[in-house]
Amino acid sequence: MMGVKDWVLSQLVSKSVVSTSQLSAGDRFSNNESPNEEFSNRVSADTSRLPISNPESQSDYPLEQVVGENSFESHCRIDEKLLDPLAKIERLQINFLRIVRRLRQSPDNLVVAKVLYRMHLASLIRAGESDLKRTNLRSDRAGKIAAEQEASGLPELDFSFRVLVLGKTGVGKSATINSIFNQSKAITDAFQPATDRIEEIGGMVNGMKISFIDTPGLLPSSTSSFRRNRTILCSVKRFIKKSPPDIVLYFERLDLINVGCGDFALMKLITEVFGSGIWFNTILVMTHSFSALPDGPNGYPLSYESYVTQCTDLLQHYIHQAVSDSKLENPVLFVENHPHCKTDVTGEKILPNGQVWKSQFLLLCLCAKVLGDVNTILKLRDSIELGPSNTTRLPSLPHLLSSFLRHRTVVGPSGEDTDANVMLCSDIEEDEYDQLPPIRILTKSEFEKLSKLQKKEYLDELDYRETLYMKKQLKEESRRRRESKFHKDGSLGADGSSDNQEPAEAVQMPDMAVPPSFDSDCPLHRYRCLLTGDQWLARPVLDPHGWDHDVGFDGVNLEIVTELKHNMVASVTGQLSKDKQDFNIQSECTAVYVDPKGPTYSVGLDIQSSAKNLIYMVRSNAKVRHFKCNVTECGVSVTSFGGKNYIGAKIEDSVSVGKRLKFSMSAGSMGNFRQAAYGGSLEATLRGRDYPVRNESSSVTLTVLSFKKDTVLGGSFQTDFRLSRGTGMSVSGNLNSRKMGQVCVKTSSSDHVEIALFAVVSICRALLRRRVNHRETLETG
Ligand SMILES: Nc1nc2c(ncn2[C@@H]2O[C@H](COP(=O)(O)OP(=O)(O)OP(=O)(O)O)[C@@H](O)[C@H]2O)c(=O)[nH]1
Ligand SMILES: [Mg+2]
Repeated sequence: MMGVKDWVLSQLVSKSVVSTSQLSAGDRFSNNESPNEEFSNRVSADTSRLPISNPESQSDYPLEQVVGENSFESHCRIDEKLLDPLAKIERLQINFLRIVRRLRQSPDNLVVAKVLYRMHLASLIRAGESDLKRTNLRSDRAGKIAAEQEASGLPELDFSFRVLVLGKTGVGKSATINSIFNQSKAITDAFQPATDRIEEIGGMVNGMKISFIDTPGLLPSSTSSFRRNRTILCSVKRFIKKSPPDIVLYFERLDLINVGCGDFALMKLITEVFGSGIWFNTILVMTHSFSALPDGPNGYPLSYESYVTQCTDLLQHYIHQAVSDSKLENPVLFVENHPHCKTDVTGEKILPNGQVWKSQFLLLCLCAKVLGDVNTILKLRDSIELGPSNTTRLPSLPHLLSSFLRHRTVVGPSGEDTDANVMLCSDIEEDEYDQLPPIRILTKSEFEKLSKLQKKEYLDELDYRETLYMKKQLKEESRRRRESKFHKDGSLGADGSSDNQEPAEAVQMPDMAVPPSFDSDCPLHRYRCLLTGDQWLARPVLDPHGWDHDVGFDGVNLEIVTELKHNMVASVTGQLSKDKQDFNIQSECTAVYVDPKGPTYSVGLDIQSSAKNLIYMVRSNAKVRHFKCNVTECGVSVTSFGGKNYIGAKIEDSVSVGKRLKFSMSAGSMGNFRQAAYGGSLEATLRGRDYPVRNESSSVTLTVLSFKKDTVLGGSFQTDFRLSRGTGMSVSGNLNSRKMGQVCVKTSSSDHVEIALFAVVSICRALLRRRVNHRETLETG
């Protein structure tokens, strides 16, 4: 749930501009009786949901606004109908800025600036190449023209919108309408339902023609009230059929919000009658904002902000349940209608946080209406729908090929990474660690007494020794594995039975972070894991954003490595998660056979879920080591998804120069009888001196992918290194022939906290610069 600022901000963060979707899209949802017939001939506007970069994006569901027949176009005079869309947008922009001035909001106001920005983006999307320059000029000029027109009062402002109000009886719907018009236009009653029929109440506020459709209040949900509520809603539906509203307001009392959970049943009924789409256009309005705040768990009254957040979250939660979608975010407005409500120096009613609520109310309605009109004018549409996603986004063939071409590390029979193992074994130097002179570990107080330079030298020495010690450990581990294998071979050969080894000691895995709302009655140790020597590892997966927020564990992660037969090992790794909506699986099963004569063969099955589909890949690989420095691999695969099968083949070769430099190349193709994608890569990798103990390496890769006569060349680099003890850095970047690319710099430090300050300073500078730029843009306008 969001405040006005957050709402518009989130619209921008979600990379969307303004988008349109028919509210009749609601008939995709559980509504049999032609759910949105009222809305069927209107175009609705979502203030955010037009994805710029990814038209298929389904991740954002902000406010959607209904634009009715009385919307922009019907207000336009005949000559306006002749204007081209960009001219209409300019006119709308000018009107918007004129009203903003009347509401005494500066164009610098965040909400206003964002709406202008979104209008500009939307125009850019629709503008043809030749119109691009014009679009920029127009958005700059609008502010100036608005100021001139306001000064002269000409032409007369022509702006209107219609608002539908819904909510339980006595929540203050009619009182709010009266407050907005500053007159007693609707009947209110403190003791009994006051509005007994649907009534349209119109008036002028700040030069805008506003018309409210006041409706009889719904009764608190119960079996006896269900029928009456349904009748009211159906009659509202009939009323707005011919002339749908621009905005819907759902009212609730801030002071009574936590009493019972009847709201959910009401929201469900509203969804049933109007369709889920109605919530796209709904602003939540909380009346009685000056009521006494309830006590918090510590016995003191809650702060206004935290109480408001709690209430709005609850309401938003009910809406999510009603529409079966947790991504929708409705804007929220706070209202206080009491005649003795506190006022500011200008006599405007204010909220406990000092905000003038009426101007916020009008501003948000204005923004929603304007963005809706932009959608109508530019005919922006989107394909976003509420509820669980039904669309299947299947991976493309080039995408499948590039993941097939990626090198897979082969896990050998003793569970180790063969590449790293080879590197360790080739390290024939004597163990340097054993030759080191003994060192005395200092106590904390002794360490404190050292000078700065001595401290540094001492820590560097420890670090050096730690590296050597880890190297030695890894080598010993690898030697032990080889010996036990050799031993096993020998003993099997002699008496057919392997030696009885002491079972490895169980090691406790580090504790997992548990959600803050974790039930204190459930002991934490339930989720503790022991790592035993039996090569099984199963861990629950914590997903704090999962369906079950209280427990947060929706999945399980499994890793198994087991020796099936002599020289044959099988491994399964995977993660499974299941909640009420989704089932996800990512798994890799591989069986590896190491031929004593040299080659290694592997077969495997990968299963991966993609939306509601599963992608299967059966693969097989053969690997031969020629001499010590050259490894050749070839692989085939069959991938099956969406009822189609693709066959893939690849060849890989890698040559090591010395211990640290490695060149690899791969080439392959994937496709079926009708189409195929081809690709390949060349890679050079330089490993750090202490690999694999310290994961330092640099690599440069060139790739080429060709599909349907379209070839994309790409280059990338990745380097991971240690700047100093305790400070690591990773820099990566890529660029392709379509001029798309990215650079990523990551650093982590346990020593230099000041690095975080750099980040804070750079972010602040970037924000300030944007603000200055924006102000300049508006000033020139
Ligand atoms: N203190 C306070 N009282 C309010 C507020 N809003 C409404 N009221 C009072 O609540 C009572 C009911 O308000 P109405 O506007 O009639 O409520 P309604 O939602 O229109 O009710 P129906 O017409 O029955 O659907 C009136 O006495 C209002 O004065 C508010 O924000 N603060
Ligand atoms: Mg009323």
